[in-house]
Amino acid sequence: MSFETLRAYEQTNAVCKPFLDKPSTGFALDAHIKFLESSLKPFPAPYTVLDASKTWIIYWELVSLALLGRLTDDVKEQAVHTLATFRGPNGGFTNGLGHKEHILTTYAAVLSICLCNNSEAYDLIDKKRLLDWLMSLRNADGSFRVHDEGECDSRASYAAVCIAYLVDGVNYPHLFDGTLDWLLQCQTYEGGFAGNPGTEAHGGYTFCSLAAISVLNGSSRVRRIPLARWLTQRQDAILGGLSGRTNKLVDGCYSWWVGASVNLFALEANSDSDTRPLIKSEKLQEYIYQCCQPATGGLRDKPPKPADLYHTCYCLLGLSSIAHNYRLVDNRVHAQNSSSPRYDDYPSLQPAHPVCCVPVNDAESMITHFSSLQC
Ligand SMILES: CC(C)=CCC/C(C)=C/CC/C(C)=C/COP(=O)(O)OP(=O)(O)O
Ligand SMILES: [Zn+2]
Repeated sequence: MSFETLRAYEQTNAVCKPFLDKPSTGFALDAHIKFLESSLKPFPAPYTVLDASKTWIIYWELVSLALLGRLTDDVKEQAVHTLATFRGPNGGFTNGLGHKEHILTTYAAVLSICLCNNSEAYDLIDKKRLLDWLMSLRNADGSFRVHDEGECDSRASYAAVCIAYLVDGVNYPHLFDGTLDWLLQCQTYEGGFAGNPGTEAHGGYTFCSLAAISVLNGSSRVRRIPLARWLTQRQDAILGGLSGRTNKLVDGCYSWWVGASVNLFALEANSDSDTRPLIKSEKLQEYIYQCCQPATGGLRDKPPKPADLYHTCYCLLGLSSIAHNYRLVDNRVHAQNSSSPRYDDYPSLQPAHPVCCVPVNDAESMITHFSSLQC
């Protein structure tokens, strides 16, 4: 560990420790609802620096409200109205006039449509054009580009797989030829997955790879022992929070990227010794409660940072991933409450689909809707 890394680690400990030593606050439901409702006016929240991320802002707002059971028809209507103006000429979505169709923008738009869970929203998608466009972003080795001439990484492959999964298009001819082999090559010597073969393992890319590998039925080909070790090492022994990579700092958003990876790992477990919990969920929950909930509502990376919509979304998804256990029945995900002792604090938090980052019910409704449509 370098001197700078050690200093950053010690500073983070020094800042977080007093928050963890305070009496536990529990889940600040009302403050989060207030934070989210104030971010709806105007809709979507106008962060000028995030002009190229408007569909992401819509997704973060919608999924946070949906997890809390507070997504109203009025907000869904505004989302559909806005997303209708973001449809691109080739079946993907843009961030508005002058922006290109982008696979991650499209992923955020498709998830937002899924969260609306009604036919008006589903009708924004032209399934055949969307799948044809995904096909146009496929590289010869089975990986994907984020847009024409754009960069290639496991986020793009995951987005393609997740979009196709939600519109019941995973079996579109040759769309995912080679994708599983390519993703498996992203597993590194450390055990986690990188954005591209030969680069550094990271929690975000590990989630992307495991989720896509699970949909493509390749989990038995993952090297599970180094993966389990790497996932376990993401939890800071003192703070309880999770980091994204070796020698880096804890951050609330990895409660989902790494937490959901742990759930995906458990989903594919095939023996009792394999199902031993890889992280201590009570300690993670305490990190989120004590360090990621500023008094203003919303959730954050770590103190003293302010809350933001990205961290609100992924901390809530992370809490949901702790609060539920998942199992596969006929290739569909089923969730049940886990025995997490403080689950009573947030009984209305919906179970999140470990691949699709939306409540399980919304994912299931969308798949059912699109499976009845011919391409
Ligand atoms: C579907 C989709 C878009 C998924 C995104 C997955 C994701 C979060 C990828 C992270 C990429 C990355 C290398 C971040 C490092 O940031 P950093 O150096 O600021 O953070 P760190 O110190 O915690 O590694
Ligand atoms: Zn973060």
